[in-house]
Amino acid sequence: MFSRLWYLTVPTASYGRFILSKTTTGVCKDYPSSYGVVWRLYFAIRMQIKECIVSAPGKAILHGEHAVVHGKVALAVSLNLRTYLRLQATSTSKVCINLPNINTFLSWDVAVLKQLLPDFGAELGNVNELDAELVRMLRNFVGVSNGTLDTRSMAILAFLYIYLCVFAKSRELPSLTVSVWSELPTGAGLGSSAAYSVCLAAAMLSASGTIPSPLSDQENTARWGEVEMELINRWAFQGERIIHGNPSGVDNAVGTWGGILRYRSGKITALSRVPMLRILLTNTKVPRSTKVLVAGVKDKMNKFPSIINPVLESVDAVSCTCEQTLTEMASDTPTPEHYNVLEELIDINQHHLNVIGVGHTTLDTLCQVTLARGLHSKLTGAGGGGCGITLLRPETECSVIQNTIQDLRDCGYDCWETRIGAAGVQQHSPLAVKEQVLEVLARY
Ligand SMILES: Nc1ncnc2c1ncn2[C@@H]1O[C@H](COP(=O)(O)OP(=O)(O)OP(=O)(O)O)[C@@H](O)[C@H]1O
Ligand SMILES: C[C@@](O)(CCO)CC(=O)[O-]
Ligand SMILES: [Mg+2]
Repeated sequence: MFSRLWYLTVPTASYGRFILSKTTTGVCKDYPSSYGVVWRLYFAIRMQIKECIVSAPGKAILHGEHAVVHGKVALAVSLNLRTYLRLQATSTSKVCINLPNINTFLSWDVAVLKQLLPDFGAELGNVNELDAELVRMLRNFVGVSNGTLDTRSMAILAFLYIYLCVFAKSRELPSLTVSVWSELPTGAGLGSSAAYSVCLAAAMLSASGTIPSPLSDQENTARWGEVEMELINRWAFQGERIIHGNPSGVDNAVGTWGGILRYRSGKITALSRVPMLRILLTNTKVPRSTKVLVAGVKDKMNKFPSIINPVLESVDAVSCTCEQTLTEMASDTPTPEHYNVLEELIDINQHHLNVIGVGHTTLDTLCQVTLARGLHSKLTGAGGGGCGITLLRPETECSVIQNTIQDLRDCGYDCWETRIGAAGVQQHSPLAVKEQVLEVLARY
C-alpha cells in the first residue's frame, strides 16, 4: 500500500511550500507495520519544512587567539562581512548542498542518508557533545580519513552532521536544498567556518520547527531570542568541532551574538561600553588551516610547558588590559595615550603569537609596512598567513590610510577598512537580502 512515493504540497504564507513525503520502504524496522505507518504519518505531518534565509557575520579577534583555546580571555568583534544560507524544501527525495565559495555541489538520496540513522528511539547527536560514532560513520560515508584537512570534506561533514542530528528525532528526513554563499574569504582567519556553522545550525533548527521564525509582518530581518540563540550557538559549536578539531567556541559565539565580546571558557560577556574603533583588515592570501595551527600550539605547550604557558598567561593579561583600556575610553573621551596603550598591546601580542609558532613572513611584512606609516598591526584568528588587523587612530590622516592600503596591495595583499560590531545571526525574508546575494543563492 505504501510502496510508492507520494507527496502533499501546500503553499505557505511567505514563499515556497511544505512537503509531506513518504518513502518506498513502507514500515519502520523493529515495529509492527501499522505502528510504523502511524509514526511515519505522524512525523510526516509534523515535518512542515520551513524554508528560510539566514545570515551570520564573520569576526576579528582583537586579542586572545590561541590562548582562548586554553582557557584564557579573548576579545572578539563581529565584522560587516556575512555568510548567507538559503534552505528550500523540495520534492526530489534528495538532499542537495551548494557551496559556490568552495566550488562544491553535491546531493544524496534521502533514503541513503536514512541508513546512517541509528535504530528508532536511539539518541543521535547530543547538542552538548560530538557524537564520535556518527562522525566516524560520516567519514566513511564521505570517504575521508581522520586526518583530512580538505576544505570540501570538512564543510560536507559539518553539514551532514547538523542535518542528521537536528532531523533525527523525526524518522522522515526531509528532502531539501541548501545553498551557502559568503562575503568572507574562506580559511583566512575571519571566522568563515563559524559563520558557516552558525548558518547551518540556525537554518536546520528553524526548518525543522525546533525554533520559531523570528520574522513578523513588520520585520523582514529579525533575530531570535536568547534561548534560541543559545541552541544555535551550541549546534554551531559542534560544526566548529568537526572543522577545527578543538575550537574554543569564541568564533561561533561572535557569529551568533555579534557585537564585541569577551570570551573565556564558554563564558560570553557582551561589551556594551566600547569606543568606536577603526580597523584595517589585510588578507595576505596565504592559505592555512585553523585545525593545524591550533594543534601546533598544543604540541609546543606539551614540549615546552614552562616556556609556553607563561606566554599564554601574558596574552591573557594583554586581553584584560585591552578590555580595561576600551572601557576607560568609552567612559571618558579617548586620548592619544589610550591609543598608545592599544598600539603597544598589539605589538606585544604579535610577538607572543610569533613565539607560539603561528606567525608567518607575510604577517611580518604587514607589521613592517604599516609601521613605516606609523600604524600597528597583528595577525587575527589562527595566523600562519590569513588576515591581520591594523588599528587606525582618530587623527590618522586619510592620505596615510590610502597610502598604507596601496603599499599592502603592492605586496599582493587584499586590504580594506572594515566596520565592526555587526549584528549576529539573523533570519531574513527575501525582500531584505541584497539582490546580488539572492541571485547567487537562487542560482543553484
Ligand atoms: N562559505 C563557505 N562554504 C563552505 N564551506 C565553508 C565556507 N566558509 C568556511 N567553510 C569551511 O570552513 C573551513 C575554513 O575554516 P578555518 O577555521 O580553517 O578558517 P576560518 O574559519 O576562515 O579562520 P579562523 O578559524 O582562523 O577564523 C573551510 O575549509 C570549509 O570547510
Ligand atoms: C585560533 C583560535 O583561537 C581562533 C580562530 O579564529 C581558535 C579557537 O579559538 O577556536
Ligand atoms: Mg574557523
